Amino acid sequence: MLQIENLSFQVNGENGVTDILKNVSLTIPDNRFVVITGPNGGGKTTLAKAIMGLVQPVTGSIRYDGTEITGLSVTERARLGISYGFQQPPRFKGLRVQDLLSLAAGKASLSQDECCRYLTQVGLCSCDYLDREMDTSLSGGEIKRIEIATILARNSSLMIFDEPEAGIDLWSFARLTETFKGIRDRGGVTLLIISHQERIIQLADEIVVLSEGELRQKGPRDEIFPLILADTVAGCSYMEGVHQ
Ligand SMILES: Nc1ncnc2c1ncn2[C@@H]1O[C@H](COP(=O)(O)OP(=O)(O)OP(=O)(O)O)[C@@H](O)[C@H]1O
Repeated sequence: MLQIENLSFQVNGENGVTDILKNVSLTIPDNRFVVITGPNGGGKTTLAKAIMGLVQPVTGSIRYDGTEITGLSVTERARLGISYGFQQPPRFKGLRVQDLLSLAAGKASLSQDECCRYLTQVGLCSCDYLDREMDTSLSGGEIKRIEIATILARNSSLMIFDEPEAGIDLWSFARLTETFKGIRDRGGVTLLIISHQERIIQLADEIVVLSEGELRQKGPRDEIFPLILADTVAGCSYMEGVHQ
C-alpha cells in the first residue's frame, strides 16, 4: 500500500517561493489501477517524482508497504519495488536496447526471447531494436516505448508511468493499453498512471484529479469520470474571464 500524507513541495524562484504540491494526502491500496489526471501544471509529475525520490518534499511523508520511504534514495525505493517511467525519458548513448532491458531485469544478459516479450508489449519488433543504441537515432516515440518496456522488465510491485501515451502512434498506443489491461487483470502490481487519455482513464479502478498542486477529487472511475467530463465541457472559467 502507498500512503502519502500532507505532502508539500515548493520551489524558490526569482519571484519568491512557489507552492507546487499543497498538502497532498492519498492512499493507494495494493493491486490498484489508478490514473492521476488534471490540468497541465497541476503537479502530477512532481507528485510522481516525489514518490520515486527524484524530488524531496518540504513537508509530509510517504510510506510504501509500511516502510517510511520519504528519506530514501531512488535506488533504495527501486529495491522496495517502485519504478517510474519519465514523461520525457533520458537517452543513454553507448547503451544498446538489449543492455538496457538486461540491466532493468537485473540480469547480466537477457535472452532475445525475453527481450522480445517486453518489446512486443509496447508494440516494437525486437529484431529491429535489440542492437540499436539508446541515442538520438531513435525517435521520441521509440525511446518512450523502450523505456516503458524496461519498466515492465523490472517487474516492480508499483509501476508509475508518466503520460505513457505521449508521442506514441495510435497502433502502438492500442497495444500499450492492452498491456496495461493485462497487467491489471493478472494482478500483483499497482499501476499509477499519469494520463490525459480517455482510453487509459477508462481502464482505471480509481481516478485522482490534481489541480494547482491540490488533490481535488479521488474515487472510483464511474464516479469521477463523469465529473471530469462535465467540468471540461463547461470550459475553462479563467480563459472565459480573459476574453470578456
Ligand atoms: N523545479 C521547478 N522549478 C520551477 N517550477 C517548477 C519546478 N518543477 C515544477 N515546476 C512547476 O510546477 C508546476 C507543476 O509541474 P508538473 O510537471 O508537476 O505538472 P503536471 O501536472 O505534470 O503538468 P503536465 O500535465 O503539463 O505534464 C508547473 O507549473 C511547473 O512549471
